[in-house]
Amino acid sequence: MDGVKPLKVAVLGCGSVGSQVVRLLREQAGDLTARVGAPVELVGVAVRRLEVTREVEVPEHLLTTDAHALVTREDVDLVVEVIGGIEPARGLILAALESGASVVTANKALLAEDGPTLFEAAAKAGRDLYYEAAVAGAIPILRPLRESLAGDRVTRVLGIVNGTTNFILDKMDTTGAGFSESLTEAQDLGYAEADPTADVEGFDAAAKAAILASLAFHTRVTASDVHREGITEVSAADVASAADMGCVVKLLAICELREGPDGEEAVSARVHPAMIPASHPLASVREAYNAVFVESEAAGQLMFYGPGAGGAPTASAVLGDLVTIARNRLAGARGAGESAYTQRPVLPMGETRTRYHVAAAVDDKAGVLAAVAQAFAEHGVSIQTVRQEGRGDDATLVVVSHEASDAQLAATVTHLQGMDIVREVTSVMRVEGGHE
Ligand SMILES: NC(=O)c1ccc[n+]([C@@H]2O[C@H](COP(=O)([O-])OP(=O)(O)OC[C@H]3O[C@@H](n4cnc5c(N)ncnc54)[C@H](O)[C@@H]3O)[C@@H](O)[C@H]2O)c1
Ligand SMILES: N[C@@H](CCO)C(=O)O
Ligand code: NA
Repeated sequence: MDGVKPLKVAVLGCGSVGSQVVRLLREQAGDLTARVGAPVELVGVAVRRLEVTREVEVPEHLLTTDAHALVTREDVDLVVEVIGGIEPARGLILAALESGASVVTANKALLAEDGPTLFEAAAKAGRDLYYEAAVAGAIPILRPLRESLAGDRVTRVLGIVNGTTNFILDKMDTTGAGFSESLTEAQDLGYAEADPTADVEGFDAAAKAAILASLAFHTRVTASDVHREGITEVSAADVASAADMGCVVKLLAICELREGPDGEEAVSARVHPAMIPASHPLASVREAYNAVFVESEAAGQLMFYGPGAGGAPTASAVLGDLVTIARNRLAGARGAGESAYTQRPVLPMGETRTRYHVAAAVDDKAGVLAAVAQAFAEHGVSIQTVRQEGRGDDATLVVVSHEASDAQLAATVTHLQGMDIVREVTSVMRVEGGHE
């Protein structure tokens, strides 16, 4: 590639992902050059501290603690942001774009909180901003939504987009263990972090849901628009109850096109545990794997599956973006920018239509079933199936509803909890991925 001007790359952050990006950039320099059509040259790596042991060897002259000076260097064409968090990542990305560099980031938290600011800055600068690694790590899902499905109409995205929680729920399902025990195992094996809040409370999945919904429905959805419930309240009884129904419990990121209260097209974006039939493709996603199930008008059902985290898998997605941007740059072109032309409203959770599975320990006597059915009817909720398990003091009624608004279903559960014949509501969970 003699005489072709090299594309100069700066990497910000040299942790789990950054160190693998640096390794791949150096080990695959020859192939990258051939694929891009110009040498891709690593010219700097911004780190917090110079004197630490790193996962990969980085030539000393490339290291700097001054990330701002690095991204605003006149010769830097591409900046990879893998520091994470809101600041200084946002300021550095904005400075990079302003000074003419294109950007690859894996930062779902920042994109979900303030994506539009970044997209507008990229558009203003006429530069690319790619972020495939931000959702489901190595799995190609954002580019398929942004490019491959750009001619179709996506109606629903159901994702298992958090590996830690999927590992925990899978353990609960296969061993019968409770949440805490399974979390400890996930921590011992290095899946869950010492502070597992972002994963188990659903913050990580909610950020990814916001990014998925924005791309799928050509609108702006931020993390604060996403209804979020984590898995800390999921009990061994819920998981057993799901198994009895031929279902498994998964933490799902759900993005749907729905009719709003005034008949307008709206978006529902939510993260919560849900029962899905064992026959659903997402049910077979085990351990810490991720998968995203997409439904669209013309293509029908698609599933994207693979490793959603880890340094090297995430770096694979970063490098894919980097090659795409480098090719664009060489061609003097820009990839597709933000597509948010629909400006659809986001439905509040109460107005979202869902289905519930409710198990309640009840008195085993005449009229109980009718009274429970009446409670559902009073809130306008139609019942799909009802069955009794056990007898006498062990009698449990298991009801699965048809779709109703989440508010109607929640009110039904509160009503049941106040009934004398209901000793205890033992399990309440939404049901997804099946047919009405
Ligand atoms: N690890 C994964 O599996 C994974 C998967 C998908 C996306 N991501 C995203 O990738 C990003 C990086 O994640 P990670 O797991 O590599 O995190 P990490 O904590 O391992 O690495 C971040 C690095 O940035 C460094 N850093 C912090 N402030 C800095 C500054 N001002 N200048 C230079 N360096 C600074 C830290 O010292 C650390 O080494 C995050 O946005 C994360 O959400 C990670
Ligand atoms: N903590 C995330 C990693 C990548 O986002 C997970 O468990 O999937
Ligand atoms: Na991805």
